[in-house]
Amino acid sequence: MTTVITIASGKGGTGKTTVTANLGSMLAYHKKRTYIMDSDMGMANLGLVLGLENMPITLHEVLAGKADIHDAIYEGPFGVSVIPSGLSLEGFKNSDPDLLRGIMADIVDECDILMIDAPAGINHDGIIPLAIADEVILVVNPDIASIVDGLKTKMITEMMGGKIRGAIINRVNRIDDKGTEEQIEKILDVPIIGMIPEDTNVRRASANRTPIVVKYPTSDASRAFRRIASQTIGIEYDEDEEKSEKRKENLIERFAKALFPGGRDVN
Ligand SMILES: Nc1ncnc2c1ncn2[C@@H]1O[C@H](COP(=O)(O)OP(=O)(O)OP(=O)(O)O)[C@@H](O)[C@H]1O
Repeated sequence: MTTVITIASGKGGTGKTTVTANLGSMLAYHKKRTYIMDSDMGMANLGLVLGLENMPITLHEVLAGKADIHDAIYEGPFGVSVIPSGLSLEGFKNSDPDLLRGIMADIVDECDILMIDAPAGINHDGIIPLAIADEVILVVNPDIASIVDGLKTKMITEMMGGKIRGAIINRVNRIDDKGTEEQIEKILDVPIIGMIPEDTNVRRASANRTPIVVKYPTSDASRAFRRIASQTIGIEYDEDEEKSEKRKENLIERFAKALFPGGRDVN
């Protein structure tokens, strides 16, 4: 059976796309048939961070009734299936978000998890992904505006009969900051699924059009994503695998330095 998970926030820029791309990739890594969909028709970013920003058919064309959803699915990291949204304003104007539920029905039997990257805000387009999900995960930052908007998103979801699975606190200074975790848990009154640290590698990975869990698998944020992915599908987080990834990464780095002494990443 498919679980539809919407990644939502209320406030913009909290890290929904980052969470969708990385958690979705990790679920695919663990052999879950995972689809990730960008339902932000106006400010699409998921395709951008995965190097799929110029695809000929996107959710725009599908929601304009001009293409089949299967033609808008592209392969991403670890075999995750990505449904990007388009970048053009014309495409945005022609999209009908009310068609989303019907479109989901066409793909829902093909995957174990369908993860929807929701738009910020609580207007009509933003509410639909909350209403059609089996579970909503809130992404908040440790600041009051983000937490208050997360709370509003929770209330709207519940008003529509939706269920909140919990919240991810993104961009924390320290992931062992129990005080912050407890405070936010108390205000939101939902379980805290995990905390992701502020990590400059998130931006560097995006600039390379690759999720951080692929580009820098042993970075602090990647480890947090891996932990959350394991927890989402109920498997134990494998510290040994992490150590072996670190060894692999060091080896690759040493090879790269030996072969291309002057080469460097996009920063
Ligand atoms: N843990 C992190 N550490 C450092 N930078 C981060 C982290 N998480 C996200 N970012 C950066 O914050 C910015 C916003 O992230 P993202 O696009 O994922 O947010 P969003 O909620 O999807 O935004 P929008 O509401 O505009 O769709 C991006 O530049 C991203 O690289």
